[in-house]
Amino acid sequence: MTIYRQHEIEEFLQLYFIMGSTNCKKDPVYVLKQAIEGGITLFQFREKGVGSLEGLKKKKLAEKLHRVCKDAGIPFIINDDVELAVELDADGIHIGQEDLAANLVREKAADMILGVSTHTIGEAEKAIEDGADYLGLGPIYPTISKDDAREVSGLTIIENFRKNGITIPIVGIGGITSANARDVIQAGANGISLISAIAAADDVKKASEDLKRAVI
Ligand SMILES: Cc1ncsc1CCOP(=O)(O)O
Ligand SMILES: C=C1C=NC(C)=NC1=N
Ligand SMILES: [Mg+2]
Repeated sequence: MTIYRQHEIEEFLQLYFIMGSTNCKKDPVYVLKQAIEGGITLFQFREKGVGSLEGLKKKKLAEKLHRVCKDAGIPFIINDDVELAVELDADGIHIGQEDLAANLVREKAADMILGVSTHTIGEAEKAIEDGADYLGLGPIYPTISKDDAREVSGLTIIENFRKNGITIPIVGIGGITSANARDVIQAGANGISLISAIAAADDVKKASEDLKRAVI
């Protein structure tokens, strides 16, 4: 990864909002627009879990949210679904250890932003070798938004990755709120990624503004 691209990715990761239709109290398009007004720097469409949309309904929502991001100049990332990301010409894709291997995704999506969830130094080194642009580390704190989340790791996972010389852009995830966001950055992450602190907020724009203030 060039140093220019690394800095660009670090900027994008500052306030990384993730959501799907099941995470929102209000209409997802409205929630995304409010979050963008509140200052998010990156968006991930993660349509997953009980009650999530599939097939054409999922694609239609993805297209609407992609349009909102395009109009606002915010990169649009799709979780898991490499085919959909390529079909919609998304700006990036995020995959976990159980998804298609990062090197195969990189072959299908040469110049996309590629994020990989990792939990060990070994997984991180493999992701970096495969061409990842950033790593998602967590869950840092207990989360209500992912029913098959690994055990809570706390901030030490970020600190350990940095101590072991992992210099790739890192975003923390899992139970992050405006109360603990600063700690995640001080532990060595370039940004925070989250679902419920924004998607489930009564005032989405204000929640996004509060989180943005906590990380810049
Ligand atoms: C996708 C994901 N990966 C680890 S925790 C998590 C969910 C984060 O959601 P929240 O920000 O609501 O805790
Ligand atoms: C599981 C995940 C971890 N990290 C990020 C950024 N997104 C995800 N979907
Ligand atoms: Mg996944």
